[in-house]
Amino acid sequence: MALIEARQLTKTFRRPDKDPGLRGAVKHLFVRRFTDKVAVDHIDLSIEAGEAVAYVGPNGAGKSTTVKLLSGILVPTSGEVRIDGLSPQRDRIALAHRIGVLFGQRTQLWWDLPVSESLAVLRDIYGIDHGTYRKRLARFDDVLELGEVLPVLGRKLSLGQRMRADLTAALLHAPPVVYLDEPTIGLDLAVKDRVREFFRTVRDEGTTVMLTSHDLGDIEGFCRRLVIIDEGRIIFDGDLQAVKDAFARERILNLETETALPLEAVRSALPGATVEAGETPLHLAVRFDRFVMTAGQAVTALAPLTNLVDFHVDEPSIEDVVRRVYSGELQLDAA
Ligand SMILES: Nc1ncnc2c1ncn2[C@@H]1O[C@H](COP(=O)(O)OP(=O)(O)OP(=O)(O)O)[C@@H](O)[C@H]1O
Repeated sequence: MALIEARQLTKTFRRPDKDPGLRGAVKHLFVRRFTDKVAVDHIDLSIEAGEAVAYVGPNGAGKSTTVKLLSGILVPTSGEVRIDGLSPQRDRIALAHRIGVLFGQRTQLWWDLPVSESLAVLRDIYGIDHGTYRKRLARFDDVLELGEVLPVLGRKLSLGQRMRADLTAALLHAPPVVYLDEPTIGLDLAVKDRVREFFRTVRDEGTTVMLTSHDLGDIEGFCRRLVIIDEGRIIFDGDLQAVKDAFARERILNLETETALPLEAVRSALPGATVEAGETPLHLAVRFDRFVMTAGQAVTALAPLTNLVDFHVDEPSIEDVVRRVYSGELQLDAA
């Protein structure tokens, strides 16, 4: 049996159907109507020990609900979950020691305690001895520069500090299974890099990681396997590199030029690329296949035409790839 096993996992939420305003609320007191929302719809998922899996999909697809079901925070409407053979609902206490969860949108730290005290409470809850605790904190400090964060009250933390502290809280007990739900949301690039490096260390130590993110950068170089969920159903489960090679080959070169360039001139300099006008005559965007040309080659080809004031290269987000999968523009056949 795989370390994480979900069979026909389903979660339906019942939502009150209220008309807007006070009148609607009063009417709802007498005539109660509800609609059912199937957030997770008969999902089968097996994750082996040591795997790092990216779990992606558009807003409202059912990612967080899946993570909550797999960690025992929510009870499934039907279907089954087994983590290391145990049920997250029935064997909650035993599994609490084996699972770490980070929700980027929510903190598990105590609002009115300094981070150091929140972590000390978790140390006692998990029964971590003082020597091990000190060693682990030193390690978190190495990668996440935790020292400056420890004396700060939960409610006074900046987002970057909060995320570093929450990561520590989620991993303090060295769980073999870790769920990371939007772990870098809102972080600046420097902190993101540090946090991503930390994920790689955790993965390399053999931890099983399921990572949910809209940011392709979190997934890139970290997860080999990609699972795409849409409207509660898994529509793809396969190799991330294969998806990237097939679909994320497009790059967008955004240029600002000193003088306005006729789009036709740019098209002739870059055959095979798609050239689009930008927000002003001095801005334009060139879409190209990164396997056909590099951004450097594109810039070099345009250099004789005008002076470039500025440029940057964008890559499609995983959300973009996923959106194009839904529109039928991209076909994935490995579900
Ligand atoms: N407690 C709840 N009560 C009612 N509906 C809910 C609840 N939690 C989630 N939902 C609904 O279930 C669906 C899936 O939500 P979920 O949060 O799992 O999506 P998600 O893929 O994590 O989205 P996002 O990327 O926006 O975080 C959504 O339609 C959401 O509105």
